[in-house]
Amino acid sequence: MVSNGPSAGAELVWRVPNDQLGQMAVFRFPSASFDPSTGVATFSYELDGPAGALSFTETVTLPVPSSPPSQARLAAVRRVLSLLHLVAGVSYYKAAAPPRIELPAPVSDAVVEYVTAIYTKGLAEYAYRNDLPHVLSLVPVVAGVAEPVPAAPELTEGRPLSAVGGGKDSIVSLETLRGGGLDPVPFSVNPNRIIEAVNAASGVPALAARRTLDPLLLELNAAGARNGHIPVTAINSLIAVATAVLHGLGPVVMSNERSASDPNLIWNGHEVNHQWSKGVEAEGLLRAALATHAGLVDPYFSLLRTLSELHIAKLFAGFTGYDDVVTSCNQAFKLRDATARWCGHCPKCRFVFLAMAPFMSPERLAAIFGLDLFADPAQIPGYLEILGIDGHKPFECVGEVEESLVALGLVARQPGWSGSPVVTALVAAVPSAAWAAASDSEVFTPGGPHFVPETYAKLLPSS
Ligand SMILES: CC(=O)N[C@H]1[C@@H](OP(=O)(O)OP(=O)(O)OC[C@H]2O[C@@H](n3ccc(=O)[nH]c3=O)[C@H](O)[C@@H]2O)O[C@H](CO)[C@@H](O)[C@@H]1O[C@H](C)C(=O)N[C@@H](C)C(=O)N[C@@H](CCC(=O)O)C(=O)O
Ligand SMILES: Nc1ncnc2c1ncn2[C@@H]1O[C@H](COP(=O)(O)OP(=O)(O)OP(=O)(O)O)[C@@H](O)[C@H]1O
Repeated sequence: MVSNGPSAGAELVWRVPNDQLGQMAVFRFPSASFDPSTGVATFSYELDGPAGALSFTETVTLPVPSSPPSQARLAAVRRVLSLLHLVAGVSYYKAAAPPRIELPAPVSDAVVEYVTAIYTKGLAEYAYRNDLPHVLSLVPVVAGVAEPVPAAPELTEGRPLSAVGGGKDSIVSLETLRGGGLDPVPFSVNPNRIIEAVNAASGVPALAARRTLDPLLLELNAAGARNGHIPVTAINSLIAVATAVLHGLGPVVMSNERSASDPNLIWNGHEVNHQWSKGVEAEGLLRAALATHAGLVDPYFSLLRTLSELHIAKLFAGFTGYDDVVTSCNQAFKLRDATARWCGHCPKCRFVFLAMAPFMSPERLAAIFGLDLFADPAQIPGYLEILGIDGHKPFECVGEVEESLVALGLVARQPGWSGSPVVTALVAAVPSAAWAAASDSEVFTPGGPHFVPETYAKLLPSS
C-alpha cells in the first residue's frame, strides 16, 4: 500500500516502483481552493490504483491587486482557476498515464472538448516518446453538463496583459503594443533572471505569478517515473487570464506564431506537435472554454498568430534595446542547472540564429548569442534536420522547414555571411527541388486563421 501526500518524501518514493505507477487506474481532481487575500490557489490531484493512491498538491500564487476586485470579477477568477485546476493536472497525470480521467464537477461541452484536447493532443509528444498510444484517445469521464455562463464583456476591457517569456517573440509583441499606445502590462509565470532582465530592459513595471509543482513529482521523476513534454503554454495562459481578470485588465496577449500549429510528425494517425498548446487550435478551444465557463469575451489571443517565425525575427531586429538580455533557448529556463543564456547547441538556438541572421550583422548576432554558430561545422547535422533534409522537425520550438530554407537563401546572398563554413555546407546540401518549393513571399505575407481583434490587428505589418 502506497501512502499519500507530498510530505511523504524520499522514503515514499523508493516504495513506488515504476510498475506500480504503471498500474494506476484513474486520475482525479479532489479539490481546488483560492484565497483572494493572499492570491494563493491550491490544486489537488490523485493517482489511484490497486496498489494504493498517490496525492499531489500544486500551488499558484497570483499577484494581489491594490484594490479588492468586485464580486463579479472574483467569481470569474474562480471560474478560470477551476479550469486551470483541470489543465495543470497534466504534470501529475503523466507520471503514470492511467486509462481513466474523472473530471470533478459538471462542465460545459466546450470545457470537455478543451480538456480532452489538452490530455490527448497536448500530451501527444509524451505519448509518442513513451509509446503510450492510449493517451491519444483518452476520453475524460464527465460529472454532468453545465449550462454556459452569461457573457460579461466588461471583465475583459482595459490595458492588455502581455505575456513575457524572455524570448524574441514576446519582446516583439510588447514593443508593438507600446508602439500602438496600448500601454501593455508585462506578465510572467515564475520569472527567472532572464525574464527579469527583459522586463528591466523594457522599463515597464511587470506583474508576476508563482507556480510550484508538488516536490513528490520530481522525486518520482528521479525514481524513474514516466516523464515527458507537457502543454505548458496552456497552463501559463490560464494563469495569465486569471491575473488579468483579477487586476481589471484587458485581454491576455500571447506571442504564438503561425508555425506553432505545424505538427512534427504523424503517429498512429494522430498529429504530434511539440508546440500544440501554442497552436491556433488550442487558442480557439481555450477561448471557447473561457466563454462558456467564465463568461469571458475575447479574453485571450495571440498577436503574432499570422506571422512566420522568420517575419517575427525580422521585426525583432528593429528593436535593439534587448540584445544583452533576449534569450529563446529553453535550456535557460530549466528549474535546475539552467544555462546563463543561449546554450548554443540545441535546435532552438540553431533555428533562432538562422532566423535572425538575414536581418543582423554577424557582429551583432554573435554578441547576442555569445558565439557564432555558422563558424562551427559541428552544427551542420542539426541544421540539416531543421532544413528538412535529415529526420523529422525536432521536438522544439522551431519554425517550418520552408522558413529555414528561405532564411538560408537570404543569408547565402549576404556578403557578411556567405563565406561561413556552415552556410556554405548547407547551401550545397539543399536539393534544388527544396529551393524551388520555398517561397520568400509566402513566408513574409501574414496569413492563416487568427483571433486578433481589429484594434490590435492594425498594429501589425501587412507584409
Ligand atoms: C525548460 C524545459 O525545456 N523543460 C522541459 C524538460 O524539463 P527538465 O526536466 O529538463 O527541467 P525542468 O523544466 O526544470 O522540469 C523539471 C521536471 O518538472 C516537471 N514539470 C516541469 C514543469 C511543468 O510545468 N510540469 C512538469 O511536470 C517535468 O517532469 C520535468 O522533468 O523536459 C521535461 C520533460 O520532457 C519538459 O516537461 C520540460 O518542459 C517544461 C514544462 C517547460 O517549461 N518547457 C518549455 C520551455 C517548453 O517546452 N515550451 C514549448 C511550448 C510548447 C507548448 O505547447 O506549450 C516550446 O518552447 O516549444
Ligand atoms: N514564464 C512565462 N510566463 C508567461 N508567459 C510565458 C512564459 N514563458 C513563455 N510565455 C509565453 O508563452 C508563449 C510561448 O513561449 P515562447 O517561449 O515560444 O515565446 P518567447 O519566449 O516570447 O519567444 P521565443 O520563441 O523566442 O522563445 C509566448 O506568448 C510567451 O510570451
